[in-house]
Amino acid sequence: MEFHLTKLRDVHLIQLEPARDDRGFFARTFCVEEFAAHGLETNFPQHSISFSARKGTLRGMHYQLEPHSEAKLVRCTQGVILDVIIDIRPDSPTYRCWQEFELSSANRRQLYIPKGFAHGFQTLSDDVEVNYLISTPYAPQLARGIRYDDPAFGISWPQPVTQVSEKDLRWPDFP
Ligand SMILES: Cc1cn([C@H]2C[C@H](O)[C@@H](COP(=O)(O)OP(=O)(O)O[C@H]3O[C@@H](C)C(=O)[C@@H](O)[C@H]3O)O2)c(=O)[nH]c1=O
Repeated sequence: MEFHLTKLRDVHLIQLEPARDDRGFFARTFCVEEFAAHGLETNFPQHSISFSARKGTLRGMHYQLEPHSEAKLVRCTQGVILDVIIDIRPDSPTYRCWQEFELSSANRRQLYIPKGFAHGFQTLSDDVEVNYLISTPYAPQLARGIRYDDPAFGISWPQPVTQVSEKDLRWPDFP
């Protein structure tokens, strides 16, 4: 795997390194040794998947409070998404900054999101599957969110929003 730093501190965009042959290829998507060598989380007790039927679907921007904050490794295995993360670590030099990444089944990029980020995405195609490795068990009582259109951040989503959960419409303005 190739690990690329991003403009947000501690975030890595991970490119697969396929070993190709006549059949196709084989590639690692996660490796304890490689992740540890880059100082990344290696314990992911929860693996999850979401499926979104319609282009324009918006999920996010989600995070969990301590002691349940989560590191996530995100990969789009069907379709295309615009993935967006916001650094909400008050002591970070990139606090309140956000960045977007196109993840798709075609580019097979993975995004490593450390603890202390809000995460969301919009689907850019129909029938989208997103896979997660997550470092911390789900704790709904500690789940929080930032509204996708919170004026504090001004994220420009590329598509009209076709689907969004009631929960995600109700997140309060970020302080
Ligand atoms: C996130 C999550 C949800 N659920 C349940 C709660 C609810 O009944 C149903 C759907 O949950 P949500 O509406 O929160 O699903 P969704 O909006 O897809 O939530 C996801 O959004 C993206 C952006 C992330 O970063 C993920 O970590 C996760 O928060 O699944 C779990 O059982 N475990 C989980 O880890």
